[in-house]
Amino acid sequence: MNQKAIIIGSGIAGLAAAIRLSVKGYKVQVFESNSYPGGKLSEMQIGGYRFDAGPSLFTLPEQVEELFLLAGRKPADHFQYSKLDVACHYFWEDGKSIKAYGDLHQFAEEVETKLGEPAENVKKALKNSAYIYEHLAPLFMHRSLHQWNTWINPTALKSYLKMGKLGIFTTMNDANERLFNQPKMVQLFNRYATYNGSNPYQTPATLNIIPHLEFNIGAFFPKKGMHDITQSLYKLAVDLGVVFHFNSKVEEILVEKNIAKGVLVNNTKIHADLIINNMDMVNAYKSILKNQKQPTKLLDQPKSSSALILYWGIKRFFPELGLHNILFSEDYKTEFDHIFNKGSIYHDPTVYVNITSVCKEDDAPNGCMNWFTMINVSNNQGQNWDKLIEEARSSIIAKINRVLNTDIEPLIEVEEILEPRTIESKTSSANGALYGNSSNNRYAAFLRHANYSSEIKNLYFCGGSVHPGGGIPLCLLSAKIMSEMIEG
Ligand SMILES: Cc1cc2nc3c(=O)[nH]c(=O)nc-3n(C[C@H](O)[C@H](O)[C@H](O)COP(=O)(O)OP(=O)(O)OC[C@H]3O[C@@H](n4cnc5c(N)ncnc54)[C@H](O)[C@@H]3O)c2cc1C
Repeated sequence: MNQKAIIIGSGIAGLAAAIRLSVKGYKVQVFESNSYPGGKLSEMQIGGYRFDAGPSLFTLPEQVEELFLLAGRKPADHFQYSKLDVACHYFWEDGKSIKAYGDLHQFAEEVETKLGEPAENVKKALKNSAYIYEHLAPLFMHRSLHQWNTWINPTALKSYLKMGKLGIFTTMNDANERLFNQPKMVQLFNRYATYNGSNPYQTPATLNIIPHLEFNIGAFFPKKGMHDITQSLYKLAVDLGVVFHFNSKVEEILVEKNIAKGVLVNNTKIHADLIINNMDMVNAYKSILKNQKQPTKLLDQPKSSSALILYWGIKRFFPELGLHNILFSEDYKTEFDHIFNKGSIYHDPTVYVNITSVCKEDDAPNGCMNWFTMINVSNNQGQNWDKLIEEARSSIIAKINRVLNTDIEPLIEVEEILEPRTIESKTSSANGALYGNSSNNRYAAFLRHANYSSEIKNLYFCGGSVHPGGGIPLCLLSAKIMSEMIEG
């Protein structure tokens, strides 16, 4: 085949799209404005510490493996990972803490012993989560919502009949309050709304699909760190003959008579038969598609939350901490009110600490730890971030000191900060949102951009800002859905 494809952006979905189209026989070129691949899924080195810069939680690893299989490679020869025995360590200010064991029975027992929540309730909640997954994943995760054959088939019909049971008409918080007796368990399960940047007090209970991924299927860690997802897929793409152009920002998608013809990069026109956009959809319409018809309704949808991350080299070892740790706020509802309604930062935030050196010792010097310390914050609405970040840093430190009974500030050896403005400038995400549009509204899935343009022929979309949504597994699926629409 002599057909050419151009991919704009080498985020995780851009890499997956490059591999899929290359396997189909296209000659693929990727244009990336950064000097490195991976977009949000990148890494950084600060002194003796290595950090995964963005995503830290890895679920559905088979989505990565599928790309190696597709290319005729044995996945384990190129990308290794292992299942976590403990998905997360949870801490509260009253001294209570639990481990979310990967083994469901062990987790349910831990919850009953430490929090007084009947083990049966945990099992029921995860059964409910599996039920939602079984009925919704085939429709909402694996197929385009914008093609008729998605909606007219027996699987879809079965799901319509179950809509009430799938939680579409109630909020995640209300559903969790019905499932659990203990407020701490409601809080723990409400946290899953943040996995796609949503608010558990607004988002429909269908998002209770997420715990199924972490508990029933499992949470994983790549042997060489999260960044190895990017690195191994990048290497595979290069091996397949994909040509990458770094420091090459696409300035315009060239369109003639409603057909995408190529891109403009460094004042040079480059032609191709297919154009795949992996850049954030909202910013793409505002910049490289600014002369084309704008899907205003989709562009105006509220965005998901963003994050403030403090990358800290900590010169002490904390044996009570694992790979993923959550130090919960005392007032979760007020915290979310600040994130989604006030655009400010609550003085008692939920602090997430990801420490890859627990699994990968060489990520920190001996006796030290690499803390990726993150809180969820509003997306960028032009707030006074310098002031908010200064206050939030103090609140985060105070929270850690209270919960872990320590004095963390003198232990911080190196520090870098990532926040909504820099997330936007580094990866071009609209408002620095982590997951594109939020899922706070029950119709959100239908208000994401399709994986193709209905106005411009030969223009396709993949990535966290389009269907089926943000997060590594969904981004990989977006590339799959997109490539299945393309002949070859
Ligand atoms: C702090 C943080 C924590 C997260 N945690 C998790 C997690 O634990 N688990 C999880 O699954 N997900 C997580 N996510 C979300 C996940 O990282 C994203 O959903 C996913 O990586 C987005 O991939 P993407 O393919 O949409 O591309 P992006 O990563 O958004 O990359 C887009 C690429 O396009 C390039 N680009 C943009 N404009 C142009 C242009 N004009 N020309 C050329 N190139 C251009 C950018 O430079 C960038 O490289 C997190 C995200 C962040 C930021």
